[in-house]
Amino acid sequence: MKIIPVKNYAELSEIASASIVQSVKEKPDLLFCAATGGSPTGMYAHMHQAHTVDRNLFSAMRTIKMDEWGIIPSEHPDSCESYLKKHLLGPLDISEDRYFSFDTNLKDYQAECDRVQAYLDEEGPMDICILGLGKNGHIAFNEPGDYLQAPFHKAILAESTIQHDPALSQGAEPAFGLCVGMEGILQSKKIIFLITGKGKQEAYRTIMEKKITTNCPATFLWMHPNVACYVDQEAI
Ligand SMILES: O=C1O[C@H](COP(=O)(O)O)[C@@H](O)[C@H](O)[C@H]1O
Repeated sequence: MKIIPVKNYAELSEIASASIVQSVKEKPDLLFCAATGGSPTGMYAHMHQAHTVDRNLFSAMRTIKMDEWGIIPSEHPDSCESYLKKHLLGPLDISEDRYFSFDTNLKDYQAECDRVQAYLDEEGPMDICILGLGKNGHIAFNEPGDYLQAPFHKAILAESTIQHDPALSQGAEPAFGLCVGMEGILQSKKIIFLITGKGKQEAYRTIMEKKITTNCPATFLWMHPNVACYVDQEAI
């Protein structure tokens, strides 16, 4: 993992977007695993800007949804689905046939995870995987614990993850989500890891100890040969 310190969120968003634009120029139909949350929003806005300049840039890119809350319907404004429609799929004109997602409304969560995993087995590995950092060191919904899971799976969410978004406390108990597993993440050809904002300092310090532990799933990224980790000054 290469740590790339940047001044602030604006710089992080711009540099990360530029790296994706470069990759998509080299491989227009790349498979892009999209995270949600505050960390990638600015980066997606820069990608949108690039799309307004060159309408062909993202016309073949394929997108896979990284994770979804299982406790609110996908139509909910706070769902990952709604986020991606608003910040990525709509702005970049990603057509439905180039977007692959699990539908948490279907309730057969294992079948949905198996379906997305089968897609990844067939079409993968992912060319680019975007990751944010949870305050407790999680990546996607791979939460700290005794062990981590390899495939797409249903994940029980940590309290700090639920508190990240007040809408989630209105849902079912225990709160859970569906997400890509560690295998899908670590098999990605390139990972763009965004660490931004004050709430990430403790997890960032743990990562920088360079000890690989399931208590901080993000530490596994040290084992990947191509991770660009952009970290802004507030997170350090
Ligand atoms: O709970 C989550 O948090 C992380 C970080 O969120 P952010 O809003 O600080 O970017 C996110 O990357 C992850 O997918 C989600 O599970």
